[in-house]
Amino acid sequence: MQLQDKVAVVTGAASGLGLGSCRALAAAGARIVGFDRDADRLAALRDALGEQAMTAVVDVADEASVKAGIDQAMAAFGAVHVAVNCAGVADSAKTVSKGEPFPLTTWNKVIAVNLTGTFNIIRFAAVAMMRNAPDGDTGERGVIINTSSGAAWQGQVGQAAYAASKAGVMGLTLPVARDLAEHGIRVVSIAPGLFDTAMVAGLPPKVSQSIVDRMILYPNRMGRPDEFAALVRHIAENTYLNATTISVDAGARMQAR
Ligand SMILES: NC(=O)C1=CN([C@@H]2O[C@H](COP(=O)(O)OP(=O)(O)OC[C@H]3O[C@@H](n4cnc5c(N)ncnc54)[C@H](O)[C@@H]3O)[C@@H](O)[C@H]2O)C=CC1
Ligand SMILES: C[C@]12CCC(=O)C=C1CC[C@@H]1[C@@H]2C(=O)C[C@@]2(C)[C@H]1CC[C@]2(O)C(=O)C=O
Repeated sequence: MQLQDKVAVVTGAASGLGLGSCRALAAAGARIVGFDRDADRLAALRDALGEQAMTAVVDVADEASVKAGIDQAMAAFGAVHVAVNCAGVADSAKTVSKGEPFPLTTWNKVIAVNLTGTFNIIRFAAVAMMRNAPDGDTGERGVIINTSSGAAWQGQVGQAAYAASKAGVMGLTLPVARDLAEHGIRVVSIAPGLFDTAMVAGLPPKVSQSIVDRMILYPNRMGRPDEFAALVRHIAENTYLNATTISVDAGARMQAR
């Protein structure tokens, strides 16, 4: 899809990989609709991108909030061509800790934001995309890009909920792509390795440094949001990519424990 003047909805737009995606898609000429829970940081994004962007405070886990956000995007820009799911949380706990079972409140929150939130955006964005005229050359009406994680394959200690949510994102990619193919809508997920964002800044520096030193093949550093965003842009532009999950992780391979 040629991105010039197309409309891209990006969740988690106020920070990290979502913010990087907004910048890359805007640089390619797309109009940006940024969704996040964080109103202050959304305002900074809108100021940075100017009239090329609108933002809305949206909780991806909440059906009414997502519907209202997509309605606002349609009212402002008249269409949705690209949807990028980056909103996510990484609350962790061991399955049993100090004799107590994993708190279900934590489990439900992580699944609600990372998995149900992703599917909420997919289904409302797809309805909007179906209204687009098919591209004259390709028949394409839209593209949906989701964020899974290397944790879908190799979740770490404490990441049962996070890994399950990200495996869920990977798992829905093919059936949703099958559902939407007849409408000219592609669905691709990305499984990032360790990227330098607020989510990772929450880890003790010793832990993130040890992942970099021992488990990342080459280059021996965290990824940058612009490196994730370059892949988002490529997926949007390359009509032959569909129904798959692509890793961008510098060959990260985790040890057993
Ligand atoms: N940073 C990393 O190393 C990796 C990140 N990921 C995934 O990439 C995605 C983006 O993460 P980062 O940019 O690193 O994190 P981040 O913490 O910098 O950004 C996440 C954004 O999502 C927003 N958000 C959280 N819950 C929300 C909700 N219910 N509704 C709307 N917005 C919400 C936050 O306000 C924040 O702006 C997440 O899905 C994360 O799981 C996956 C693998 C590795
Ligand atoms: C970013 C993650 C998940 C959230 C968290 O609390 C801590 C993290 C730091 C280590 C990351 C986590 C993740 O999403 C999976 C990876 C990136 C992990 C380091 C390696 C990782 O397991 C991976 O890429 C595996 O292939």
